[in-house]
Amino acid sequence: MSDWTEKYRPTTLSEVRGNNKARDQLEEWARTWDDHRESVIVHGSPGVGKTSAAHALANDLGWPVMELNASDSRGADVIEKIAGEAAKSGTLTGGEAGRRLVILDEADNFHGNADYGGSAEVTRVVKDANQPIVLVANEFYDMSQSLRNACETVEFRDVSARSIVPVLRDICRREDIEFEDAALKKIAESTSGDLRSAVNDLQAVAETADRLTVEDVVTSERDTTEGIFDFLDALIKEEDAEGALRASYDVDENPDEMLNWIEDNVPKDYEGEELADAYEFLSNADRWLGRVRATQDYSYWRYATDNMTAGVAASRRGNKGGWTRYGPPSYWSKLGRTKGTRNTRDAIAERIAEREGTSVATARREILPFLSAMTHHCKNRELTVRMAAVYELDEAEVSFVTGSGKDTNKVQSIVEDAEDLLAEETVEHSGGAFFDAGDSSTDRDGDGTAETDASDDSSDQETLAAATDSGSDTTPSESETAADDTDDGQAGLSDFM
Ligand SMILES: Nc1ncnc2c1ncn2[C@@H]1O[C@H](COP(=O)(O)OP(=O)(O)OP(=O)(O)O)[C@@H](O)[C@H]1O
Repeated sequence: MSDWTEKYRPTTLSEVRGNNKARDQLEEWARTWDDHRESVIVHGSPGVGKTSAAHALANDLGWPVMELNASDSRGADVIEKIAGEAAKSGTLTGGEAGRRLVILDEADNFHGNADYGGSAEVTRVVKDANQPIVLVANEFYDMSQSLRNACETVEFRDVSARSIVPVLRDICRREDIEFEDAALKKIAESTSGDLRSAVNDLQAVAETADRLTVEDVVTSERDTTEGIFDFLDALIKEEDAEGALRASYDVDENPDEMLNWIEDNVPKDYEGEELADAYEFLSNADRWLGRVRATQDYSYWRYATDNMTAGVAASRRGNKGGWTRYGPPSYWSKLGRTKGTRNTRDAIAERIAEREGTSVATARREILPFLSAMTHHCKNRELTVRMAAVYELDEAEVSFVTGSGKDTNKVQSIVEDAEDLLAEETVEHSGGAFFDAGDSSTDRDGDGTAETDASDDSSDQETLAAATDSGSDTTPSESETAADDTDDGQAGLSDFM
């Protein structure tokens, strides 16, 4: 089954939903480009249609597209070539001939790529461009001020549930899927303005049901407790440090999950320095959680909780009013944040698919989220090492799956151990797939290696199914209750390996 977000990507601007004003502004910018010759920054949250709009625009105007992104190693000279070239071929003197649309994705990320010679270089190229350039970004303020000043700006807002529902309905009709309107509404409301997630969720639910009902959607949702939303309101908007800590006592989530919720939702209301401060506390909390995992000393949980509640509340500046659409930390928002990470995700999915003998789509939609939950923040080191070995993941990829920083010692040492493991060929002998049956055991003696036994290749498919099935009810919130965090992690593992 193909990826619906690709299959139903808008091909013309009129199909870009929920951001009419931004869409019209973008079109106007393009049609008048000869008069102003400015580049445009299109910014907004992931999955709201920025990149699609740029492509649809080019399609409507019949302009060929040249697309580059910040993780591209080709560098600024490539943009220069494309955008500068036309001057020589006569475009400067007028005429539409040779006109193309340059799309620079992840424009808020160029400073991280030395190949582009830093953002000053990008700004220079953008200013002198002889072709229209669309810079796509999630974080407007992550771009340098000179770059921002040099461009026009178009803001894409989160897509309202009201605009998401018709998109989902249209897909259902074209896929010949029966549905309850309420089910579509439920999906639309739970994806917090992100249309890509909504389409992904729709496809995920549609694969398990013939007729989409509200119940299908509800049961497929991760068990989100109502309480967490009240807590987020209290933490982010209402309570002082002490009140926020007290409010957390009513939340039925373990600290790891709670941290994810807070991390994903705080940026919806905090900005600038208060956000930076809040992140500082969250990263302290993360360190304490790491210490709990390393030492099994649960008394450290208190410090983690203090940081993520009292610390975050104390970082707040001024009053926060209004209503905010808080959402669960979904796999998809974690795994598909930018095009760069999507490419990483797909590269990993391909290797998993090859190893496990499944389709890439299954690997991406089912296995990868499962692995991600099981190895979140490298919480089970042995499993993470083994996964890195079997799929030959590099630092960036381990970081992607686990959510731990790529430059951390933790991730680097995991990749090193994985390489050692591969060198010993223990993994090769295990039959090649990660989801082997048999009595492989994980490392319990703490020497960093996972001892695996050879097992029967022919069982791969079966155990994979079993593993992914179990995966759906092994969300961190269910399997990691306070008392059995590590034990459960270890015992649960051997069930899957
Ligand atoms: N406004 C929209 N109208 C119709 N479909 C949309 C819209 N926004 C997103 N989609 C769907 O989501 C997919 C992803 O959208 P797109 O890549 O354009 O988002 P984006 O805002 O550029 O996100 P990112 O910044 O993560 O790249 C599209 O292929 C399409 O299926």
